[in-house]
Amino acid sequence: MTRLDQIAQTVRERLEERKRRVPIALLVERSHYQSPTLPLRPALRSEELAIIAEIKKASPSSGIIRRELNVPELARQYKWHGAQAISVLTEPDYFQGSLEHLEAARRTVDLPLLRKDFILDPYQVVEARAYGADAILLIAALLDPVQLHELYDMAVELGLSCLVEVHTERELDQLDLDKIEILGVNNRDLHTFEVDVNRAVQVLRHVPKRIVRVAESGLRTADELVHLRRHGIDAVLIGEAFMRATHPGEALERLRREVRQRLMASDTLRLAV
Ligand SMILES: O=P(O)(O)OC[C@@H](O)[C@@H](O)c1c[nH]c2ccccc12
Repeated sequence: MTRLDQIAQTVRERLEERKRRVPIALLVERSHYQSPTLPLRPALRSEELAIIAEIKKASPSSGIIRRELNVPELARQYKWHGAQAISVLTEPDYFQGSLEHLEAARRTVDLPLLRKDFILDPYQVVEARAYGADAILLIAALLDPVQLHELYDMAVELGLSCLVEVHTERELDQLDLDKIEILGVNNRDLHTFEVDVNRAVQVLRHVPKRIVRVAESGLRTADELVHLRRHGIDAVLIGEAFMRATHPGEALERLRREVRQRLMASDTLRLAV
């Protein structure tokens, strides 16, 4: 059994328990369920390389990443220092996330919020909406294409955006790209946890321009981000590099500034020749 299969199995077990405890009828009565959502796509198609900053306490590949997780404080910092969107881990067993983290971020900031979890069931889509998410992650490695498109349609109907995550060109070929607006490539193989930071460029090379392209995982340096931007990537998803910083907001701002300066310098150089 791969790491991903193992995670999926735990997620399924937890899900059955929650469905019994909190029926859908209760979820849809939560106030967030009625509030409007913020669209993710325009936030990620900004002038500069957009950053989706992640709130994540632990991960199966790294163990504990940040001991004290003050979610409102982190969300505030991310917004203040220029993140275009925030991703919140809600998976409890492997990432020590929770739906309460998502809700705490929702109460604090008006940036688009992505529920980062292993979504396999319509119940989780309703749950995401009920706890204040604006978007969900749909992982192609976890779902067959029919299932993925069903969850996608349902999410859209509830007013949620979807970030569809692939890891290989094969997974990409199985998707109906006419429908998809935001496509991410996880640089980390979820079966083995190996990271290749150039993967996103490779896999997203041929997707239509209309689709917003996101590179995910293992990103740390301005060098990497400048390279991604030059190869047509619209946004990056960064967790661990910020979560390990004493002040994640400042770490984000420093990275943004460096990327902007480097890109500007190379533009000036090009114009001068
Ligand atoms: O912390 P990193 O290496 O910067 O990665 C963030 C994000 O890409 C990663 O958390 C992630 C991407 N896809 C996922 C799917 C499930 C769980 C986690 C993820």
